[in-house]
Amino acid sequence: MSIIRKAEKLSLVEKASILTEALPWLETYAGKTVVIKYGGNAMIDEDLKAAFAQDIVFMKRCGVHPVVVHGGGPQISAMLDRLGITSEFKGGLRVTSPEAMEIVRMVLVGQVGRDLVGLINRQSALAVGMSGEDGGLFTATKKLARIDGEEVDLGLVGEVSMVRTEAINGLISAGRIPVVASIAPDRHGVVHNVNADTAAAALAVALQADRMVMLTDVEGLYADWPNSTDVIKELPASELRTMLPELQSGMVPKMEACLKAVEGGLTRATVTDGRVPHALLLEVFTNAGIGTMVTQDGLVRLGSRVFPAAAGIPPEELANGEYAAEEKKS
Ligand SMILES: Nc1ncnc2c1ncn2[C@@H]1O[C@H](COP(=O)(O)OP(=O)(O)O)[C@@H](O)[C@H]1O
Ligand SMILES: CC(=O)N[C@@H](CCC(=O)OP(=O)(O)O)C(=O)O
Repeated sequence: MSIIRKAEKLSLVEKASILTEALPWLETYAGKTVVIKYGGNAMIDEDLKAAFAQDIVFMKRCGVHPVVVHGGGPQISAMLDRLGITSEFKGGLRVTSPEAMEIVRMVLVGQVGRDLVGLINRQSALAVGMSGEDGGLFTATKKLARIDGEEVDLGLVGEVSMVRTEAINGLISAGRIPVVASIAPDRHGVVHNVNADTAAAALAVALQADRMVMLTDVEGLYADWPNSTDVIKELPASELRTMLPELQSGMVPKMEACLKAVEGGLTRATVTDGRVPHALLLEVFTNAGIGTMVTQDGLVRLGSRVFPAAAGIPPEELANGEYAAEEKKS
């Protein structure tokens, strides 16, 4: 005879409540596209990467359409170092010579992208790797950085000026998981290095995705970095616009990308801690969204949910379940 002890009963209740909490989110995102930016800094160890791959397959199996855009900044830097090629960052972007561009392409497409596709396919053979060069997915135009009001030339650095969504939609229709590396040819075919946050936002807007989630190596946007680790939970677009000129290093392209995404129609874009195992599932399928959520102006957040402030529904009303009903109606 086996007996269920009190502590075990409690943990069973907890497990059941996790499942019931996930249900509305599973319903909300079924059939929707979610763009996930997986930063090179979040790819810390094999267990974390495997958990990420599991989350992506979990989402797919629940009927969500995940589209992964991956970075690989630290991996590129390591390879450039090994080859004795110097590189520096300006305004959070890598100054990219033609020589460095060859390495960027090799590492992002041939190494980081291949690893990720392999990891996902070990769980379920649904991932297909591609870059902005494949199927004409991205066209780039040269990007200049603005530093202290001055425009600075970064070499072969681009931003996405056109997206051919057919290349991705075809894969989604075929039940695949696109895994995208952020390099892109300009209209003359010259391949440019595109920051992966920038590429993810351009893709999310073009696909009219429901959400964009960025996994990185901090808990979110710190209000007073590097002096404190207080995370900004919610950031309406107008506040972010004011903050942008003050931001530093990797947060410059990341927060610019979040702003572009919500300006382009997404209701929210989130930056979250990819060092937490299964951060993606926590962010998408639980009420307790972690990290920093950038929202369109005029939206209010409740847990990881957002709703139109104009609806005038008091949050205390919403907390007792009214909001779930409202959200289903909309
Ligand atoms: N206000 C801030 N809040 C959090 N991190 C910041 C902030 N400003 C700069 N950073 C830096 O930005 C980094 C994240 O950007 P980045 O290195 O480009 O990550 P990823 O590889 O995930 O794109 C953090 O590790 C941190 O060093
Ligand atoms: C122009 C530019 O800076 N490109 C990035 C592309 C990779 C990237 O964005 O990787 P993370 O997301 O890991 O930072 C780079 O060369 O590092």
